[in-house]
Amino acid sequence: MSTDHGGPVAVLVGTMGAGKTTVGRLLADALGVTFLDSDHAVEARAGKPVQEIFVDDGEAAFRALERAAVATALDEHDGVLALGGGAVLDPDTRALLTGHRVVFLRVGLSDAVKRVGLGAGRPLLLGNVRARVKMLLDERTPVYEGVATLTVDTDGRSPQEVAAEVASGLRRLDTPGLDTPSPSGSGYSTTAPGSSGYSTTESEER
Ligand SMILES: Nc1ncnc2c1ncn2[C@@H]1O[C@H](COP(=O)(O)OP(=O)(O)OP(=O)(O)O)[C@@H](O)[C@H]1O
Ligand SMILES: O=C(O)C1=C[C@@H](O)[C@@H](O)[C@H](O)C1
Ligand SMILES: [Mg+2]
Repeated sequence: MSTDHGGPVAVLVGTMGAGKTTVGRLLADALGVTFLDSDHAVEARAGKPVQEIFVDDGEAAFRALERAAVATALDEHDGVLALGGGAVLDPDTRALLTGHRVVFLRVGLSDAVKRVGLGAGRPLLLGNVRARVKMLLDERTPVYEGVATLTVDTDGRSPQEVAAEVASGLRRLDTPGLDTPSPSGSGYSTTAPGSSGYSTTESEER
Protein backbone atom coordinates (compact mmCIF):
# COMPACT_ATOMS: atom_id res chain seq x y z
CA MET A 1 0.00 0.00 0.00
CA SER A 2 1.30 3.48 -0.78
CA THR A 3 0.15 6.94 0.14
CA ASP A 4 -0.74 9.65 -2.29
CA HIS A 5 -0.50 12.23 0.49
CA GLY A 6 3.10 11.38 1.52
CA GLY A 7 4.18 10.24 4.95
CA PRO A 8 2.98 7.19 6.86
CA VAL A 9 0.36 4.80 5.47
CA ALA A 10 -1.45 5.26 8.78
CA VAL A 11 -0.86 7.05 12.07
CA LEU A 12 -2.32 5.19 15.05
CA VAL A 13 -3.62 7.13 18.05
CA GLY A 14 -5.47 6.10 21.20
CA THR A 15 -4.94 5.77 24.90
CA MET A 16 -2.60 3.40 26.73
CA GLY A 17 -3.70 -0.16 26.09
CA ALA A 18 -5.56 0.70 22.90
CA GLY A 19 -3.05 -1.55 21.15
CA LYS A 20 -1.22 1.00 18.99
CA THR A 21 2.11 -0.81 19.25
CA THR A 22 0.72 -4.33 19.02
CA VAL A 23 -1.77 -3.66 16.23
CA GLY A 24 0.66 -1.32 14.47
CA ARG A 25 3.22 -4.10 14.08
CA LEU A 26 0.60 -6.53 12.77
CA LEU A 27 -0.83 -3.94 10.38
CA ALA A 28 2.63 -3.08 9.03
CA ASP A 29 3.35 -6.78 8.43
CA ALA A 30 0.01 -7.23 6.69
CA LEU A 31 0.62 -4.23 4.45
CA GLY A 32 4.28 -5.13 3.81
CA VAL A 33 5.57 -1.85 5.21
CA THR A 34 7.80 -0.93 8.14
CA PHE A 35 6.61 -0.02 11.63
CA LEU A 36 7.73 2.87 13.81
CA ASP A 37 6.56 3.81 17.30
CA SER A 38 7.17 7.36 18.53
CA ASP A 39 7.81 6.04 22.06
CA HIS A 40 10.64 3.89 20.69
CA ALA A 41 12.04 6.81 18.67
CA VAL A 42 12.04 8.98 21.80
CA GLU A 43 13.73 6.24 23.83
CA ALA A 44 16.41 5.80 21.17
CA ARG A 45 17.05 9.53 21.13
CA ALA A 46 17.14 9.87 24.93
CA GLY A 47 19.04 6.64 25.48
CA LYS A 48 16.63 5.53 28.22
CA PRO A 49 13.09 4.19 28.68
CA VAL A 50 10.03 6.48 28.72
CA GLN A 51 9.58 5.80 32.42
CA GLU A 52 13.07 7.11 33.19
CA ILE A 53 12.60 10.20 31.03
CA PHE A 54 9.50 11.06 33.08
CA VAL A 55 11.30 10.51 36.38
CA ASP A 56 14.61 12.17 35.48
CA ASP A 57 13.48 15.00 33.21
CA GLY A 58 9.71 15.38 33.70
CA GLU A 59 6.69 15.13 31.41
CA ALA A 60 7.31 18.46 29.66
CA ALA A 61 10.75 17.29 28.54
CA PHE A 62 9.23 14.03 27.33
CA ARG A 63 6.55 15.88 25.32
CA ALA A 64 9.20 18.06 23.67
CA LEU A 65 11.18 14.97 22.62
CA GLU A 66 7.94 13.36 21.46
CA ARG A 67 6.96 16.38 19.36
CA ALA A 68 10.35 16.30 17.61
CA ALA A 69 10.14 12.53 17.07
CA VAL A 70 6.64 12.77 15.59
CA ALA A 71 7.64 15.62 13.28
CA THR A 72 10.60 13.62 11.95
CA ALA A 73 8.53 10.45 11.59
CA LEU A 74 5.74 12.21 9.69
CA ASP A 75 8.35 13.60 7.30
CA GLU A 76 10.47 10.52 6.83
CA HIS A 77 8.50 7.38 7.66
CA ASP A 78 6.30 5.84 4.98
CA GLY A 79 5.08 2.78 6.89
CA VAL A 80 2.76 2.50 9.89
CA LEU A 81 3.41 5.00 12.68
CA ALA A 82 2.12 4.49 16.23
CA LEU A 83 2.06 7.56 18.45
CA GLY A 84 2.51 7.61 22.21
CA GLY A 85 -0.87 7.74 23.95
CA GLY A 86 -0.57 11.39 24.96
CA ALA A 87 1.14 12.77 21.85
CA VAL A 88 -2.04 14.37 20.49
CA LEU A 89 -2.50 16.43 23.66
CA ASP A 90 0.23 18.75 22.43
CA PRO A 91 -1.37 21.33 20.10
CA ASP A 92 1.75 21.53 17.94
CA THR A 93 1.86 17.76 17.55
CA ARG A 94 -1.86 17.76 16.68
CA ALA A 95 -1.30 20.39 14.03
CA LEU A 96 1.40 18.21 12.45
CA LEU A 97 -1.22 15.53 11.81
CA THR A 98 -3.16 17.66 9.36
CA GLY A 99 -3.32 15.90 6.00
CA HIS A 100 -2.30 12.53 7.45
CA ARG A 101 -4.42 9.42 7.75
CA VAL A 102 -5.07 9.11 11.46
CA VAL A 103 -6.62 5.94 12.89
CA PHE A 104 -8.12 6.12 16.38
CA LEU A 105 -8.03 2.73 18.13
CA ARG A 106 -10.87 3.04 20.59
CA VAL A 107 -10.89 1.02 23.81
CA GLY A 108 -13.33 1.12 26.71
CA LEU A 109 -12.37 1.30 30.37
CA SER A 110 -12.75 -2.36 31.16
CA ASP A 111 -10.60 -3.70 28.29
CA ALA A 112 -8.04 -0.90 28.74
CA VAL A 113 -7.60 -1.77 32.43
CA LYS A 114 -7.20 -5.47 31.62
CA ARG A 115 -4.60 -4.72 28.98
CA VAL A 116 -2.38 -2.38 30.99
CA GLY A 117 -2.34 -4.67 34.03
CA LEU A 118 -0.42 -2.95 36.81
CA GLY A 119 0.67 -0.17 34.49
CA ALA A 120 4.35 -1.15 34.52
CA GLY A 121 6.44 1.15 32.33
CA ARG A 122 3.55 3.63 32.05
CA PRO A 123 4.38 6.52 34.38
CA LEU A 124 0.99 8.22 34.07
CA LEU A 125 -0.74 5.14 35.51
CA LEU A 126 1.05 5.22 38.85
CA GLY A 127 -1.38 4.88 41.76
CA ASN A 128 -4.92 3.59 41.16
CA VAL A 129 -4.65 2.22 37.63
CA ARG A 130 -8.39 2.02 36.99
CA ALA A 131 -9.01 5.58 38.18
CA ARG A 132 -6.08 6.90 36.15
CA VAL A 133 -7.21 5.07 33.00
CA LYS A 134 -10.76 6.39 33.47
CA MET A 135 -9.54 9.97 33.91
CA LEU A 136 -7.33 9.76 30.81
CA LEU A 137 -10.12 8.21 28.74
CA ASP A 138 -12.59 10.91 29.81
CA GLU A 139 -10.14 13.71 29.06
CA ARG A 140 -8.69 12.37 25.86
CA THR A 141 -11.44 10.62 23.94
CA PRO A 142 -12.70 13.90 22.37
CA VAL A 143 -9.13 14.75 21.37
CA TYR A 144 -8.61 11.39 19.64
CA GLU A 145 -12.00 11.76 17.93
CA GLY A 146 -11.03 15.23 16.79
CA VAL A 147 -7.93 14.08 14.90
CA ALA A 148 -9.26 10.78 13.55
CA THR A 149 -9.94 9.98 9.92
CA LEU A 150 -10.96 6.48 10.86
CA THR A 151 -12.06 5.01 14.19
CA VAL A 152 -11.75 1.31 14.96
CA ASP A 153 -13.28 -0.28 18.05
CA THR A 154 -10.95 -2.72 19.77
CA ASP A 155 -13.07 -3.97 22.71
CA GLY A 156 -13.47 -7.73 22.62
CA ARG A 157 -11.37 -8.01 19.45
CA SER A 158 -7.98 -9.64 19.15
CA PRO A 159 -5.05 -7.57 17.87
CA GLN A 160 -5.23 -9.57 14.62
CA GLU A 161 -8.91 -8.74 14.19
CA VAL A 162 -8.26 -5.07 14.90
CA ALA A 163 -5.36 -4.96 12.41
CA ALA A 164 -7.62 -6.54 9.76
CA GLU A 165 -10.36 -3.97 10.49
CA VAL A 166 -7.87 -1.12 10.14
CA ALA A 167 -6.53 -2.51 6.85
CA SER A 168 -10.08 -2.85 5.56
CA GLY A 169 -10.95 0.68 6.69
CA LEU A 170 -7.86 2.07 4.95
CA ARG A 171 -8.83 0.27 1.73
CA ARG A 172 -12.27 1.85 1.93
CA LEU A 173 -10.69 5.27 2.27
CA ASP A 174 -8.65 4.50 -0.87
CA THR A 175 -11.72 3.42 -2.83
CA PRO A 176 -13.69 6.33 -4.28
CA GLY A 177 -17.34 6.11 -3.36
CA LEU A 178 -16.71 3.73 -0.48
CA ASP A 179 -15.33 6.19 2.05
CA THR A 180 -18.62 6.55 3.84
CA PRO A 181 -19.36 5.30 7.34
CA SER A 182 -19.52 1.55 7.40
CA PRO A 183 -22.68 -0.37 8.20
CA SER A 184 -23.47 -0.66 11.89
CA GLY A 185 -22.04 -3.78 13.46
CA SER A 186 -18.68 -3.49 11.71
CA GLY A 187 -15.70 -2.45 13.79
CA TYR A 188 -14.87 0.81 12.14
CA SER A 189 -16.25 4.11 11.03
CA THR A 190 -14.91 7.05 9.13
CA THR A 191 -15.16 10.31 11.00
CA ALA A 192 -15.42 13.92 10.01
CA PRO A 193 -12.16 15.64 10.92
CA GLY A 194 -12.25 18.27 13.59
CA SER A 195 -15.79 17.49 14.67
CA SER A 196 -14.91 17.73 18.35
CA GLY A 197 -13.47 21.20 18.02
CA TYR A 198 -10.10 20.02 19.32
CA SER A 199 -8.34 19.98 16.00
CA THR A 200 -6.38 23.08 15.19
CA THR A 201 -6.86 22.93 11.43
CA GLU A 202 -9.18 21.29 9.00
CA SER A 203 -8.28 19.40 5.87
CA GLU A 204 -9.95 17.05 3.44
CA GLU A 205 -8.02 14.16 4.88
CA ARG A 206 -6.57 13.78 8.33
N1 LIG B 1 -7.13 -6.02 20.84
C1 LIG B 1 -6.44 -6.48 21.89
N2 LIG B 1 -6.93 -7.50 22.60
C2 LIG B 1 -6.29 -7.98 23.67
N3 LIG B 1 -5.09 -7.52 24.11
C3 LIG B 1 -4.55 -6.53 23.44
C4 LIG B 1 -5.18 -5.94 22.29
N4 LIG B 1 -4.39 -4.95 21.83
C5 LIG B 1 -3.32 -4.91 22.65
N5 LIG B 1 -3.41 -5.87 23.60
C6 LIG B 1 -2.46 -6.10 24.71
O1 LIG B 1 -2.55 -4.96 25.55
C7 LIG B 1 -1.27 -4.58 26.02
C8 LIG B 1 -1.03 -3.13 25.61
O2 LIG B 1 -0.94 -3.03 24.20
P1 LIG B 1 0.00 -1.97 23.50
O3 LIG B 1 1.30 -1.87 24.24
O4 LIG B 1 0.06 -2.32 22.06
O5 LIG B 1 -0.82 -0.63 23.72
P2 LIG B 1 -0.43 0.84 23.30
O6 LIG B 1 -1.66 1.44 22.74
O7 LIG B 1 0.77 0.82 22.43
O8 LIG B 1 -0.09 1.54 24.71
P3 LIG B 1 0.95 2.74 25.06
O9 LIG B 1 0.23 4.02 24.75
O10 LIG B 1 1.18 2.59 26.53
O11 LIG B 1 2.19 2.53 24.26
C9 LIG B 1 -0.28 -5.58 25.41
O12 LIG B 1 -0.03 -6.59 26.36
C10 LIG B 1 -1.03 -6.17 24.23
O13 LIG B 1 -0.63 -7.50 23.95
O1 LIG C 1 -0.75 8.29 27.39
C1 LIG C 1 0.35 8.84 27.64
O2 LIG C 1 0.43 10.04 27.99
C2 LIG C 1 1.57 8.06 27.46
C3 LIG C 1 1.52 6.92 26.71
C4 LIG C 1 2.71 6.10 26.37
O3 LIG C 1 2.60 5.67 25.02
C5 LIG C 1 3.98 6.89 26.59
O4 LIG C 1 4.13 7.86 25.57
C6 LIG C 1 3.98 7.58 27.93
O5 LIG C 1 3.91 6.58 28.93
C7 LIG C 1 2.82 8.56 28.07
MG1 LIG D 1 2.67 1.64 22.56
